[in-house]
Amino acid sequence: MTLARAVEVTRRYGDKLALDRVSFDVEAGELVGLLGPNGAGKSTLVNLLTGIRRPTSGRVELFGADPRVPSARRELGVTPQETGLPASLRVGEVVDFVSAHYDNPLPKGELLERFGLSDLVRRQTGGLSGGEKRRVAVALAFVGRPRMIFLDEPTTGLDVQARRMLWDGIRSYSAEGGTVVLTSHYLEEIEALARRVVVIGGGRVLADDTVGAVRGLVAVRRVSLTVRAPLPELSGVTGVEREGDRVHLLTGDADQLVRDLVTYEIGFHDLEVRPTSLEEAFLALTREPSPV
Ligand SMILES: Nc1ncnc2c1ncn2[C@@H]1O[C@H](COP(=O)(O)OP(=O)(O)OP(=O)(O)O)[C@@H](O)[C@H]1O
Repeated sequence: MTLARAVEVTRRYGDKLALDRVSFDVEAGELVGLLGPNGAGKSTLVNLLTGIRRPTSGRVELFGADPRVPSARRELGVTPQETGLPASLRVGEVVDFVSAHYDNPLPKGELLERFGLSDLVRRQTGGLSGGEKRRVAVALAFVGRPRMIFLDEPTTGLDVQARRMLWDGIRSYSAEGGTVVLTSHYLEEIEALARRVVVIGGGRVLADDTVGAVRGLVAVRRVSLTVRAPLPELSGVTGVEREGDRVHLLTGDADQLVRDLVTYEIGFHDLEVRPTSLEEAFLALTREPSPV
């Protein structure tokens, strides 16, 4: 069953094309990661699917209805990128306030426990650290037992321990059949949580598959070598980084690249070939080939 859908959606802000004919479906029970560099269009897609903004053209649906209609959002939980909490209220009071809007909210203790917030229940939100505020803001999206949750960069600014606590909360919601769409710059986050990753770049969907398949799709290897002389043009190289004499080359065919280095009699040493991180893979997907 499809819970959220974008069909050939385009969104412009003045002259800026933020989304360019994007189609995207989310099925019930899925945990989907939207991955992309700054300005890729992730938040815009989330904002369209959650009814905060309207597409310039194309169609969006939430639970089969127009997300701009308030009743369509009744079973939705959202944590946008920026959130504000009433500074003078205690964490427990904020949870009570949000809970009062729902027929069957999660019990306060259970919610706070799930997100590792039990110790903060009596603290005023104005006195919380940035990371603690963020955890409260994310937890609030779960109060009404939504069928579906959108989390826009949920763990930005959190330390490792706080991030793991949030992941646990998201995982347990997902394990109970909840549907999650999250955007992230943290590749480990997508890999740790999501079964499916949608790579967005320049307002377009560049890949929509499992994390493993997306990595396989680009199959980028990082070939590092120490070399003093400038390198000739090498075919198949999609990215180059230099740190003094150390050069890192990104390529889809490391075997051929190494053969070429030998053929050109390049005096290199300390050769190292390793798989790329997902980040390097998606940069290779979004980047124009650059000359060596
Ligand atoms: N209200 C707006 N007015 C003008 N341009 C906007 C507006 N909102 C977004 N944009 C532009 O649209 C493009 C997509 O932005 P969006 O926030 O969707 O990207 P993102 O992938 O979420 O980025 P980030 O990871 O930095 O949050 C960017 O170029 C951005 O500057």
